[in-house]
Amino acid sequence: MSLKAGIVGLPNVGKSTLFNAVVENGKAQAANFPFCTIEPNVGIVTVPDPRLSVLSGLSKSQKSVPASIEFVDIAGLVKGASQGEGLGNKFLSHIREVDSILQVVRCFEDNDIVHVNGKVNPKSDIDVINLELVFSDLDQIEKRLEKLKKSKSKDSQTKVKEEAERSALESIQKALMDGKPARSVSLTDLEKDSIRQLCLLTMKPVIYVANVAESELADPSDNPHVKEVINLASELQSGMVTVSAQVEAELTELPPEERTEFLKSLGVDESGLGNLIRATYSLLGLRTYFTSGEKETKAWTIHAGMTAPQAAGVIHSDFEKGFIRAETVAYNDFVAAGSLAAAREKGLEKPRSRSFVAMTN
Ligand SMILES: Nc1ncnc2c1ncn2[C@@H]1O[C@H](COP(=O)(O)OP(=O)(O)OP(=O)(O)O)[C@@H](O)[C@H]1O
Ligand SMILES: [Mg+2]
Repeated sequence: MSLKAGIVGLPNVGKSTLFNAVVENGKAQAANFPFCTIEPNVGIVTVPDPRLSVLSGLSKSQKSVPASIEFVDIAGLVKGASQGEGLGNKFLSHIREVDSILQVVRCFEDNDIVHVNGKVNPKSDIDVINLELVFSDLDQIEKRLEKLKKSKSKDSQTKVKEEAERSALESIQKALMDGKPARSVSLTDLEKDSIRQLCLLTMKPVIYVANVAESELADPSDNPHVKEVINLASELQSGMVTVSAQVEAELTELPPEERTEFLKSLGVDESGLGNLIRATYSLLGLRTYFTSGEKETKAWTIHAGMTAPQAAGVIHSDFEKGFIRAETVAYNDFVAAGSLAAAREKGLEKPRSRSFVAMTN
């Protein structure tokens, strides 16, 4: 189970530059011309979490395995993409396959770097992308509704499902016509289920990534373009992070001991990538369980909303079958007690807080 975050945006805004910085050993070609990327670049990214090394230390583990997500660097989209403009429909289908969208928005001014619309303008850039996603969804919905109309299912269960799908699609269609994304429509669980296989683009959660110049990293909100992105993100009920893809790319070229010095010279404490990765992780609705033992301490990515036994079921199919009892202890309780045995003695080995250590030694 590897969840995917797609890096999306206009051509030449810094998507591949960001991808290469986020993905260790990322080798996407990044260059100053539009449509540099054609085939998607894919890379696994580990999620930084200080709890992992604490648990690893307490359990004297030989190895620790962090949680991970997959990043996909996708070709640039332009106005008319849903009608085949630019690199067209094929690239919308790459977005269809991801679970969440990181929309890179150019906020840096640099006359040497081509902007496809001739001018840095976050509102217009965000509108262009969102509109293409809306058009593509409308197209899908129309085709699907047409098919449902012709359906001759007699089976009553199938009929109920088709009815739920039709009603969900009609509500979404109405919202899209008003320029609102599918995710803004409230649906019943049955309706949600019935449209899942359509993988609507505007159903996916979005984070706007404001890509700023090196000189603006210390005080990004002084940049009016960034302010605009902040306002739009809040209007669209989406997340927002600020990074400088350029700085992150430069950091990866430096030996680790020189990175802090470089960041200090720019007036910042740390790289923006940790923040970006954590924001993406929570955007995907994930949270972490740990298994910790002498052999290894491992962070597992689990969907929020699962109960402890369900999470244990993901970790070990044996749990699911009920062969082994799922012993879970809250992270803070585990650290305070110092070991699973001590936590058990204190009667703490029950899920009590929102984060758990699922122990399997
Ligand atoms: N924050 C920044 N400041 C200055 N230059 C930047 C910044 N981010 C990216 N660039 C530059 O912008 C150019 C385009 O970058 P990149 O190839 O990553 O864009 P892209 O969005 O992947 O483009 P395409 O859609 O064509 O694949 C590169 O020359 C890169 O160095
Ligand atoms: Mg690219």
